[in-house]
Amino acid sequence: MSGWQETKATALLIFQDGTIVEGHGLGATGHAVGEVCFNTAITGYQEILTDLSYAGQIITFTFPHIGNIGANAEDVETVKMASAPGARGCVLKADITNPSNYRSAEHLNDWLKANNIIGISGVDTRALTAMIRDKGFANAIIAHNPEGNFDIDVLKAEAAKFAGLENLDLAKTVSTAQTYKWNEKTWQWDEGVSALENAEHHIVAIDYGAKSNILRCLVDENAAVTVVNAQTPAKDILALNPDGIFLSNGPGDPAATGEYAVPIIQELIESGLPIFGICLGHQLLGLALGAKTKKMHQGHHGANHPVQDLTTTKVEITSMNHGFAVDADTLPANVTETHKSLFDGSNCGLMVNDKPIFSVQYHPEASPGPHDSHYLFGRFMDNVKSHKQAA
Ligand SMILES: NC(=O)CC[C@H](N)C(=O)O
Repeated sequence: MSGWQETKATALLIFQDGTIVEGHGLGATGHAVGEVCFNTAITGYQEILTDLSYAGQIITFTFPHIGNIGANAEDVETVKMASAPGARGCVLKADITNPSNYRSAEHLNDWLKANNIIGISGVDTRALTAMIRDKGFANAIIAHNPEGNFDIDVLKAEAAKFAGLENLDLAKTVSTAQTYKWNEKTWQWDEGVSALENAEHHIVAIDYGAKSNILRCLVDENAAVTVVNAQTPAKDILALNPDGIFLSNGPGDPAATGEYAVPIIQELIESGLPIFGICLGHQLLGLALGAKTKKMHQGHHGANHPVQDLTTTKVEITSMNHGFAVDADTLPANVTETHKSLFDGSNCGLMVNDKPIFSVQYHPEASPGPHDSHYLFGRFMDNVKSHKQAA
């Protein structure tokens, strides 16, 4: 195909190798480039689509029926102060049906449109997933035009310009511009979300693209949270008088983000304060301790990933979303690998032997996913309490 084409398709996914996938357009119109990854979770599509860690990515859902519970305002993982959106597009098997759920406030198609996310349905997502599994991450452009008019050459040229996520620092593009306070607890049945009034502890969270439910889980542990921009100097963070530091999840290549994040984290390590990191925060902590990170073949994106806690041999089923990983072979002598993926043996956790500092590659806050790993927030708060007592 070349030049302007009139197709029956109202959306296209064009890969950098020239492969064109046709389908039905959803959500926003226009086009967007990104790395295509697949997510195997069967629930929680709205949380996944609003996780800022997906900035720069187009998500293929392996579960065929996406949208059947609609969309609501509570299941949004993008914090209100975030400065840019998350996923650039989504790829679905079945067309979206009418929502059937008591929490639904709107049709997913309208929600996608309002949130400027382009979608394509009617795609053989099984074949697409097998392709990514075999060949690794692939970059593509997703395009939606209700009239079915696409300039294939222009779209291919746009797709070719995207160099992929490696070496790309996206955390600074999504991080909050202003410092803000967070006191909202996790969602409860029949109550929704409520605020914590008198917090016992104070956590400063460095925002690389934080998910709301992480902040809520910290508040559930009786902590008030102050969220700061990713480039806030360590001395300004320490001036806020935190009892502990949290390093958030986020998009892009940790090595690229590390340019500013690593020196800040190194200074915070020296302060002796308890530190807890999740996902990108884990990778950045690894870099700050002297380890290296690497790009994975297809990454881990789903809600059913088994992880072993090497300190107890217990297995947790975890929620995951990452395309980079800490190379366990590069961990320095004073750092212990604490968790491992049972799918591919990749590193999933670390701790500093002589300091109250640890982190995990997966998502204990779930949203979506199992709650097996929620105990990690308690472990962090135990470190905070012991550190305060010792002071
Ligand atoms: N969820 C995250 O924090 C993702 C971390 C990083 N951007 C990766 O893809 O590996």
